[in-house]
Amino acid sequence: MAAPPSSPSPPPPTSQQQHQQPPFYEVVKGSSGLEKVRLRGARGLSAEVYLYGGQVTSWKNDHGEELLFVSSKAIFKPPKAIRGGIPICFPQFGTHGNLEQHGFVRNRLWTIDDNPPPLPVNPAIKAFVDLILRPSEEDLKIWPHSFEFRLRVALGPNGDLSLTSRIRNTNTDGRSFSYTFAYHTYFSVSDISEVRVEGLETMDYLDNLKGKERFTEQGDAIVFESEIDKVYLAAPSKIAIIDHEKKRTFVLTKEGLPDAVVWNPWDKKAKAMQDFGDGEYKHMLCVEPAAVEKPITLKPGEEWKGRLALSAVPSSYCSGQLDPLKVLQG
Ligand SMILES: O=P(O)(O)OC[C@H]1O[C@@H](O)[C@H](O)[C@@H](O)[C@@H]1O
Repeated sequence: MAAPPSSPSPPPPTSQQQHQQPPFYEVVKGSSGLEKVRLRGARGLSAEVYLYGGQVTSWKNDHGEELLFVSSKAIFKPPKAIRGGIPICFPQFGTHGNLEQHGFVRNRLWTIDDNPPPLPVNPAIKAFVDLILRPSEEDLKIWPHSFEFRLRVALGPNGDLSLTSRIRNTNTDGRSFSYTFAYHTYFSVSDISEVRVEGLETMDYLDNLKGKERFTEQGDAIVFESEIDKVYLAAPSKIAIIDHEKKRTFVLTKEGLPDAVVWNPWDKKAKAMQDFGDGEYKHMLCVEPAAVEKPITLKPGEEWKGRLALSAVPSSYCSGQLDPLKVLQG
């Protein structure tokens, strides 16, 4: 009798897998068979990152609640970028240049970087993954610069999620390059009309709905009654999104990213988007730490670092008023 076919032996664990030891980190098949990395923390905390786009698509708290918005109509098929989570806009934010909207790294296939250069970390963080993207020959035709883009996504023991981008100019012909950038973060909210954003009041902004004209934000916290598409300039390093109905506050902390984009397409634009449900604008808000107004320039060999840390905390709600100072100053 023929011996049963021997099953192929599993690939040896990479240095990062050994270091982290499952179950903190695993690679699984996601939508349309695209691979994603699942980070697992204590008490059911989790996050997911697609290799396609290097895009975070899930961040769950210890009640298993999804904190990021991904459209029910999101298309998980290249070349379309995934609608939701945290797409990365590089080397161009929006239409601030000649490239396709938001640049091209959000629809490229990233790889896991098993041996990243050291990055100072909190030793309590066990669940993290490092990804890397280098331009292909085709990419170099679109944007003629050689770079290494390293992304670390980390899930902290208390459920905080952080993204650290390190971009290095690897041009060998002595040329600098400049770029704009954003972490295009889609937050899940209960109802957009119950949400306000603290930290951007009195800031100057470019209004994308008015030909990028510059205005100054007046009054109190930002609330939402219609379409918004603004680039707040030189925004503070902490911004809070307060969801009254959910009694939840997202606190964003940004480093190396001076600006912050706020976007909600509202009903008309929602209907016009193929990969976005008609009524979904009510349940999402994009607040995007970014570098838009002043492009970043790197000489060959230079590296830039841009970091976003997110936490979701219960908001205290007393007689209709939250204490914004408490939220922003922690
Ligand atoms: O549909 P896209 O390319 O993902 O962009 C969505 C939105 O992204 C926002 O960041 C821009 O400010 C908007 O102008 C844009 O419409």
